[in-house]
Amino acid sequence: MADDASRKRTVRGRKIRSDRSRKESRKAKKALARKASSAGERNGDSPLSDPEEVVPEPFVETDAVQSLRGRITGWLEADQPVHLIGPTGCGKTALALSAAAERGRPVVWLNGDDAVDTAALVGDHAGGERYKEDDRFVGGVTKQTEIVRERWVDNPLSVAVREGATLVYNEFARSDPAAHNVLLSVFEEGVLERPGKRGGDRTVDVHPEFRAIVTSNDVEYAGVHTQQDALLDRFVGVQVDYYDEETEFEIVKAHVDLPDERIERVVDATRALRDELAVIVGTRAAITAAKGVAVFDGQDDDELLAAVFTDVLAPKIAGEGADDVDDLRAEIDESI
Ligand SMILES: Nc1ncnc2c1ncn2[C@@H]1O[C@H](COP(=O)(O)OP(=O)(O)OP(=O)(O)O)[C@@H](O)[C@H]1O
Repeated sequence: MADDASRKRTVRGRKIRSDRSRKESRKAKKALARKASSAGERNGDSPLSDPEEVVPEPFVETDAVQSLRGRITGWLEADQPVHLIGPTGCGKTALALSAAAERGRPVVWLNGDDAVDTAALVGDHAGGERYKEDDRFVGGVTKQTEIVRERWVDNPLSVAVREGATLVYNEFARSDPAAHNVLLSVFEEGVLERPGKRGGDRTVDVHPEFRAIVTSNDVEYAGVHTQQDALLDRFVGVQVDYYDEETEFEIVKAHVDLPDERIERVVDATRALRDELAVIVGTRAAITAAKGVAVFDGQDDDELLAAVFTDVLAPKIAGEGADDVDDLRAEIDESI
């Protein structure tokens, strides 16, 4: 009788142990799944940024800047993905980040280039991860099973879609259009497919706060990779051009410590060269030229300006030979 009771207790005891052991193993599996889906975060390279962190510094807000940003945030509020199109160095990236920050949602940043494929956008298998499971069904006997589980890592688009972030996809036209097929169902059906992912969670439902801003250089938009019409149709296009003179002045002044009259000269020269030269002279060129003017002093102003702008713009004709740089210098001399 006593033997029976003790056997029962022992059996119950074993049962409890085996439940706990199963629970622990389930817990371990869950923890592993969590770890795998946030592998990026675990490595400290989460694609999510706080909105305050992405505000460009410095960021000038004239009427022109506010009006453009208002167009972007307005379209985002209407749940439309926005495509910013404009020439190199006109301020698209700064605007996109400022508009994204304004929404107050986390921001995911992506840079387009030839290497961006679907896996780079969505996610990929990142090798196997091993863990050991202990089975202690029989007292005193421990059985260890090694389980190898494939680790899946979500890439920026999956993270942005899942977390309801604002995706800022810079130079999106530089990526292979085939990589963007997954965006169609994101915008159309609110679902992201994760090709290559096995199991029931192959798709991710798009969070209602997910929004996207993509930027393209207008030349590349037309020329590098022609993106699918079906995708471009889903965006509203906001054309960004060089700012008015006052805004450009304020931008250069915010970046470079120079007296106002010297900044004015740099901005005047920038705008004259923009009209006269075949190469693109963006606001970035104006800022770089102003930095040069601040450093190389002691020459006659026009000569200094011409020399500085030649250096700033020469990379745009690099590879075309010294004669071309001389021609560029002559054209700059003439325009300033
Ligand atoms: N509102 C602004 N306030 C302060 N700086 C600005 C502002 N807009 C643009 N800039 C500056 O002008 C330069 C060009 O801007 P930005 O990089 O955003 O241009 P872009 O059009 O994205 O260029 P690209 O086509 O080469 O990527 C940068 O140095 C940026 O900091």
